[in-house]
Amino acid sequence: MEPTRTHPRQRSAESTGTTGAGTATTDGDPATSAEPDALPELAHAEWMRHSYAFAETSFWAVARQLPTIVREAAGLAWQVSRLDTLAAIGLNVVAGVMITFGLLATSTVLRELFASAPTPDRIRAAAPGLAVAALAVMAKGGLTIAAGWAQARLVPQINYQVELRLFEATTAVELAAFDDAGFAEEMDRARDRGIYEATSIVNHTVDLITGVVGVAATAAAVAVIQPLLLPCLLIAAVPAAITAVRIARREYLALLARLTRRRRMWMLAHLMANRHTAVEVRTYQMRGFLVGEYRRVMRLETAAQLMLVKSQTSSRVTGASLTGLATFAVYAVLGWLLLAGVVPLAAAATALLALQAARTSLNTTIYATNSLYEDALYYRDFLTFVQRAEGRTPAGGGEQVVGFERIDVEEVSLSYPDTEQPAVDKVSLTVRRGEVIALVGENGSGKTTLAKLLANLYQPTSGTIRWDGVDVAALDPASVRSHVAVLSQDWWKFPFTARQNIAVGRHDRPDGDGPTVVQAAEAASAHDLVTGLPHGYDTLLDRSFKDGHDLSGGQWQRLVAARGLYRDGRLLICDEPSAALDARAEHALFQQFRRHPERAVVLITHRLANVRHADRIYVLRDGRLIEEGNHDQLMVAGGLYHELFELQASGYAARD
Ligand SMILES: Nc1ncnc2c1ncn2[C@@H]1O[C@H](COP(=O)(O)OP(=O)(O)OP(=O)(O)O)[C@@H](O)[C@H]1O
Repeated sequence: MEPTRTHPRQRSAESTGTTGAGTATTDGDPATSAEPDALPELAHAEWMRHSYAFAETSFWAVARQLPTIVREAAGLAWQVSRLDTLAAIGLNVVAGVMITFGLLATSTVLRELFASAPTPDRIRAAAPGLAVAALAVMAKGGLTIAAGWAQARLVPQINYQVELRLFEATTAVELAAFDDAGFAEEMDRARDRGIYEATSIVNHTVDLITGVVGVAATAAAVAVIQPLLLPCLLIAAVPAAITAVRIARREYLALLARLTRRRRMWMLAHLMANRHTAVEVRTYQMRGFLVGEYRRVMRLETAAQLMLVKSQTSSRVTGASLTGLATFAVYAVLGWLLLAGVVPLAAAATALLALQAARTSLNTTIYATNSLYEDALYYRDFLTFVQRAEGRTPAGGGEQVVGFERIDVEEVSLSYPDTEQPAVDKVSLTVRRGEVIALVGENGSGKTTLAKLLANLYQPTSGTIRWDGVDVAALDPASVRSHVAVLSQDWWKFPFTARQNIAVGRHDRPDGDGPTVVQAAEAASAHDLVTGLPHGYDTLLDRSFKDGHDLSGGQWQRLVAARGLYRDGRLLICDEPSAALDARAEHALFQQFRRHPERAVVLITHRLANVRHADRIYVLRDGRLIEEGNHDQLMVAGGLYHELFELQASGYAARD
């Protein structure tokens, strides 16, 4: 019987829903060509690119790559645990030796049993061999279990190392890398598949070694018993092996061809059983539409699966017939050898046992070879990504920063990748300690981008930013950032407790050095709302966990403001910090952004009443600085600021 497996890629693809469409076709899946309305994003097969490459590579081309791949996998396992690697491989090799011993002992037993002596004498003569054979079977069983233990021990240790390396790299990489679509996609692939492939490559290597050792062990036993029987081993095993490869590839190609549909089903399933979509599904009464879509795709998928089952069965029939023919041929050869008196009966009987064992080992070897090649392609992608990410960690200079008197932005520009128009275009401005400055402008004018440059999250494409006269490029990036607090407009609901949500603003700050969590929450008008939660500051703010809670948009924004204030940075950048706040909370928050001798505040807001008292207001348009001055000066100037301010103020003016 050929082993049947669900390909691990199938599980991975379904669980992440990030697979691409298949261009590969298979006779097992006629429905594929009629794939309905595949969404364009699903047609992007990049995520599965190695699977298609693998499907087109011959088995022998794959086998030639094996030594290199095995070396890589062994190297990975070795780094993680030498003892477990040695045990997983070594114990399997010794188990193989036990197979040889067992077969040789069986041969002796049979020879004694088939001898022409009285039965009690024959049994007495066979007893030592019987004991050795039994011991060999026991030893092999024990060794295989111990090897399996070592192999299983390797998996979590590899996961630990590999995941840690990936996330250490992704959290340190410069922000600009995330604007590069290629980088983001590689990161998804490394996270979704690379981690899985790292353990898979090691597991399959151990399987391969086990299979090869099994084949070699049986071949060795047969060679000792009667070298002429070795060709029988080949005749019996090779047709079965070829069928195994064919079936594995057909199954695999069929799976690839169905991936678009499976991904679409996964997306629909996600929309129908998800807390975040539940409101819209109900308000728009989307149930009928979603279930209908799911039914339509599911019908095609079921039809394709039924076709696949049929084609698999016919492949199995062919395989079983070939194997039957091969077995018949082996019996014929054995019979001929027996009749010719070349091989004694005992040796022939042992050879049959050896053939059975060799077939199983050969199947293991072939499946491991198939899987290893593809594992290696994805694992190398993972390594390439991690190296690339490690190479994009901001290096900067080594000079430490203790604070600043002034920050000078000199002719600074920044262009995002693949965009012609710079988001910030030759901007010069100054921020002094103790000042409040404001960045004003219409949507897309470059305010956030300029704020990110000030926060040292992006490096300018041209121009220079100086902290007290020193180019930031010469300063230690971590040291610069330790002085900056950003209340970003793109904040994230961290699934932590209320306290942790505030304290992550500076998670490693010693007690007594800056405001406490409660003080920061009070300053951001968040204290009362937090104490009103079921567990106060220890309430988990994520509904997907037991006892978890959620907040309203404005309540979350208060918490985010508390996080920024808790950070207590010398440069406080507030990018639309009050968009979701009610009037009272907004007023209270802007009281916190008043002048303070120890810090500089950069305010970005469309509610211009909040920037009236800023020391300087910089007005941006299309990335360029077009106006500069305090409120009174800009109102007199009658430019864009004046226009925007008047427009807003008119909304509050009394109507006749
Ligand atoms: N990550 C990015 N990749 C490519 N382009 C971007 C990126 N972020 C912003 N942009 C573009 O840069 C320009 C400036 O965007 P920015 O977010 O700085 O504007 P903004 O003034 O803060 O706008 P808003 O008032 O809407 O917040 C816009 O044209 C925007 O489309």
